[in-house]
Amino acid sequence: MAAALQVLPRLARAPLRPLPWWGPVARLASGMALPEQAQQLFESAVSAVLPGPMLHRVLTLDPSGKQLKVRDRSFQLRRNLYLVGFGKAVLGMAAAAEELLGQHLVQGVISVPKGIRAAMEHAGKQEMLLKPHSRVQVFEGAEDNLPDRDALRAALAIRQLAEGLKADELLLVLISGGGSALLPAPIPPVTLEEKQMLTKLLAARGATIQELNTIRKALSQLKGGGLAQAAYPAQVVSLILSDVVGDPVEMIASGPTVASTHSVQDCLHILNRYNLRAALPRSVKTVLARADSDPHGPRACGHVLNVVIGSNMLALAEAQRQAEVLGYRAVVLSAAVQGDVKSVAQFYGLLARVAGARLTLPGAGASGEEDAELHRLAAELQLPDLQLEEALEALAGAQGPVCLLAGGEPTVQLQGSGKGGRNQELALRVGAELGRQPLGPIDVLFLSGGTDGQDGPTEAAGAWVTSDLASQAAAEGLDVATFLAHNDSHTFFCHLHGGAHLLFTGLTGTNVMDAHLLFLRPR
Ligand SMILES: Nc1ncnc2c1ncn2[C@@H]1O[C@H](COP(=O)(O)OP(=O)(O)OP(=O)(O)O)[C@@H](O)[C@H]1O
Ligand SMILES: O=C(O)[C@H](O)CO
Repeated sequence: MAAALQVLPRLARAPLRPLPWWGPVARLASGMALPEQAQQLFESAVSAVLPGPMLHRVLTLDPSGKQLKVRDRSFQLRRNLYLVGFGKAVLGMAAAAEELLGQHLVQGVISVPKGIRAAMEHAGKQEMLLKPHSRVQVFEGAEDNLPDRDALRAALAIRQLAEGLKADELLLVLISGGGSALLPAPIPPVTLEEKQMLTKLLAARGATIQELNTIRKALSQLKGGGLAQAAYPAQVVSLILSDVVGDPVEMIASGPTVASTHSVQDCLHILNRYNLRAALPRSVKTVLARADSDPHGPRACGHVLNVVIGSNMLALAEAQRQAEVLGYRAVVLSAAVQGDVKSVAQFYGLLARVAGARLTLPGAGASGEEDAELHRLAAELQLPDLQLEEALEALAGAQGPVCLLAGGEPTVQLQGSGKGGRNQELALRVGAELGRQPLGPIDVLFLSGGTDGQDGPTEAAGAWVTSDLASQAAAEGLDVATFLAHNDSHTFFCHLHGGAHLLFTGLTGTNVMDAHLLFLRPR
């Protein structure tokens, strides 16, 4: 795996030579095999949202080094800069920020996942680590993505730093996914244990991240604009790496620098929906009742600039660009793929069939029935930004290979006790779908990968499959249906061709959900 960990920086340094997308198949990236291309495009998606490049894109210092420009806003720097951060990707973000602005940085505190420094060191990712005499204090906590005592200590240190700031000071807030668990500061009398319990209950009953974070905001001193309020009257600039579909800043890490617009009624609806109203600790009821009579209303955030610096769409756009460089006609379908992994797999399976028919039989297209079924599945998934018509139109005009890109975060209803992750499970399910009927004279490959480099509790980032997955599996005595029934996709892929279909990047230091790549190459 050590070699694979080096791939991302190497790729970032060596851009590919442009080729026209209609170029002959034989010219595709000098004969690079399809699986290699798929992995390369996944890595290019990740490289676009690595902390260093992202921060450099959004932050500029004027030549005097005293004016910081963030998008179209300018801020005066004179050793008046403070930094706080919380989230799975924040260590690398803080390292990049200190590298860029260190001369003005007075003090910083970040809250990052337990073991992340050792993991990055082990991976040889020096650019993700703070320098030995950094002014940024690091707290590690929130094992298993649950708030704990260590994360609470970090949250209190962050609050203390924010509360000490004055009007002529600037607070840079670095936010990424996983930030909610890393910034727990329950409003008394709610205790950390009660918050842990409620978070676990809501998650186990299938609450969405929007629902979970609406409750978290109502019970927290720092979420839902609380951190911004603590930092007032200092100016606040939040740089946000989105791990939520649609990039809603009030939801990512529960929006500590965004005024919350949710009411107690919203919370009660959610708690009712999951039958938790009766089981609520008295402390939670007390805090919710108090919020209802809060005369100040939502926390004001006029002194804050919130900027989304990285997202799934940004990653997909880079992969699209690189796919075109490789000679593909590339279309981004959606950066908001959600829903049950089974429905998502059916959608991709049928899309491959419909797209394949259009590519190999121009003019004939897929059967009307398959087209209708594809649209029905798409409507069921309710993907708000889906570009299905555009993709199908592009296929109609394409004479060569096509790459369809999408991203988001499907959900897996765990039934078995096997080892896997949602990307490996999605790939395996798509492989099974592709094998249902012959696809015609076309090579099809589907890859699904988590941009953080870790899919569920496994070492792999994801996996890729081709349309002959079922026959490959059968030849090795592997029964796809049995592995799926046990949610055992990782074990399956470890066996298949000795793990050759697994995607390994190591921890990437970023996180913008998952990327799905569907390749169609007429033979
Ligand atoms: N055996 C399994 N098969 C399929 N999916 C699994 C399995 N075990 C866990 N998962 C899924 O993995 C997910 C948790 O893993 P992971 O840490 O990669 O995701 P996450 O918590 O959403 O974090 P992130 O957003 O940072 O990727 C859950 O969605 C869970 O359903
Ligand atoms: O931390 C969180 O709340 C989730 O990762 C969504 O941002």
